[in-house]
Amino acid sequence: MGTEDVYESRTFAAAGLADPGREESAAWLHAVVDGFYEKPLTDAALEKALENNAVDGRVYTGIYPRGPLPPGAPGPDVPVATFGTLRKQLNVGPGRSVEAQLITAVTVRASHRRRGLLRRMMLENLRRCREDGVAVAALTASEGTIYRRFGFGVATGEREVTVDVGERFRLLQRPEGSVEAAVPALLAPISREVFARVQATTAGSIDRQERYYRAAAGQLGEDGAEDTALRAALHYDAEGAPDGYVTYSFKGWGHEPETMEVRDLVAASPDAYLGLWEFLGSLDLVKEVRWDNAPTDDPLVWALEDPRCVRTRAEWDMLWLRILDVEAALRARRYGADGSLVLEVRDPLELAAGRWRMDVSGGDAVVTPTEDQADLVLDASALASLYLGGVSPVLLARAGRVRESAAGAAERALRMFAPTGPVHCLTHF
Ligand SMILES: CC(=O)SCCNC(=O)CCNC(=O)[C@H](O)C(C)(C)COP(=O)(O)OP(=O)(O)OC[C@H]1O[C@@H](n2cnc3c(N)ncnc32)[C@H](O)[C@@H]1OP(=O)(O)O
Repeated sequence: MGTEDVYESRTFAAAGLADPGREESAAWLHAVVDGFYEKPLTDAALEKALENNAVDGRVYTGIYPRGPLPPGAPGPDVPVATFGTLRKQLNVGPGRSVEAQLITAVTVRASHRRRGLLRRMMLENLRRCREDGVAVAALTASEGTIYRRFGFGVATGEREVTVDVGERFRLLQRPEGSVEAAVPALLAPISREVFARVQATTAGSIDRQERYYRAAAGQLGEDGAEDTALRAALHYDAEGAPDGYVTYSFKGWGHEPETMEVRDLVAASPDAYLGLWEFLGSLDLVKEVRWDNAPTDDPLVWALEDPRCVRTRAEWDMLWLRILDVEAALRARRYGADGSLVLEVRDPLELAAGRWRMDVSGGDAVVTPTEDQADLVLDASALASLYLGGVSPVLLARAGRVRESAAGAAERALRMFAPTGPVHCLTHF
C-alpha cells in the first residue's frame, strides 16, 4: 500500500496572526517543534512565528493521517509530517542571482518515520518547482546523510570559531572607518540595508527572512520575549555611512573564560569586517569571542599578527543546493575564464539528467543539450557543489565524485567556475 492510501497531503499558505487559517498553521508549527524534539512553543513564540512566516510568504505542506486514530494519538488536525518552503534570491556571483526554492522545517513524527513520507514530500515539491521554472532548490541539513540521494550537494561551509582576544589579538593594519556601540532597537532599517549590500555581492548568499531583522533589533529572545541581553555595534565607512554591524551577547560572569558570543556579523566591505573584529577584540574583561557562522575562508586569520588567535572548533556544511534546471542555472552565473566544457549529469530523479555543452565567452555561458563526448561525468549532487565555485572540481575528481573523460577537464572546470569573491551564506532557514 502506498503512502497516499494512508496519508493525505495538504499544502497551504502560512497564515498570519489575524488570518483565517491561523489554527491550521499553528498546528503545523507545533508539529515542527515536536519533530525536532524541542519544547512546545509558548504563546508569544507562536505568535511571532506566525507573523514572521506569513510575511516571508512561506508555504506549508502537511501530511495528515486518513482514517481513525488510535486512542492517545494527536488529533487529525496535527500533521505527522511537515515540509516548509519559501522563495528567495540566491546570489550566484556578484550582481547575479536566481530565484531559489528554500526547503525548511522538514520533519516526520517519530512513529511515522522510514515509510517514505520525506521522499514523497521532496519529490512532489522538486517536480512542482521544476514545472514552475525554478532553477535551484536549497536547504540546510540537520544530518549530512539525508539529502544527497535527492540530488543536493554541499555548496558552502561555515565554521564555529573561538577567537582569543587577549594581548595576542592585534591586527597587522588598522582598517578604515570607525565603530560605535549601537542600540539594537534602532538597527532595523540599517541591518536591512547592510545585508542587502552583502546579498548583492556574495555568492551563496540568500536573501534573509523577516526574523533576522527582528532578531537584530532585539525582538526575538527566548520563547518570543524581548532579547534584553543583545548588544550591537555599527561600523561606518570613511564617509560616515554604516556598512557593517555586529550583534552579540555576554555569556555571563560564571562562564570561564569570559566570553562574548557573536549572534550576527554582517559586513559589506573588508574594512567593515575587520573593523568590527577590531572592536570585538578591544572589549575589556572579555577573553574569548565565539562565532558559529564564520566563513571557511576567513580574512581575519590573515589580518592578525598571530593567526593562532583564531581556533576552529568545528567546520560544517552549510548551504546544500539542488540544480533543477541545468541550462537556466549555468546560464545565470558569470565565469572566471572563457572556454568550453561538456558535462554529463546523472540524476536518478531525472530533473537535471542529460549532457550539456557550456561555451563561455566574455564570462557568460551559452548552455545547450548536446550529443558530444562528455568532458566530465558527475551526478546532480556534485554539480550543485561546484556550481557556485566554492568547491573545486579537481577536489571532487580526487574524491571520485567527478569523472574526467577528457584529460585536464577538471582543471579547465576549476578555472571556469572559480569564484571572484567569497562564497558564503549567512542565512539559515
Ligand atoms: C531541511 C531540513 O529541514 S533538515 C531537518 C530534517 N529533519 C530532522 O532531522 C528531524 C528528525 N528526523 C525526521 O523528522 C525524519 O527522520 C526525516 C525527515 C529526516 C526523514 O523522514 P522519513 O519519512 O523517515 O524519510 P523517508 O522514509 O522518506 O526516507 C527516504 C530515504 O532517506 C533515508 N533517510 C531518512 N532519514 C535519514 C537519516 N536521518 N539519515 C540517513 N538516511 C535517512 C531513508 O532510509 C530512505 O532511504 P532510501 O532512499 O534508501 O529508501
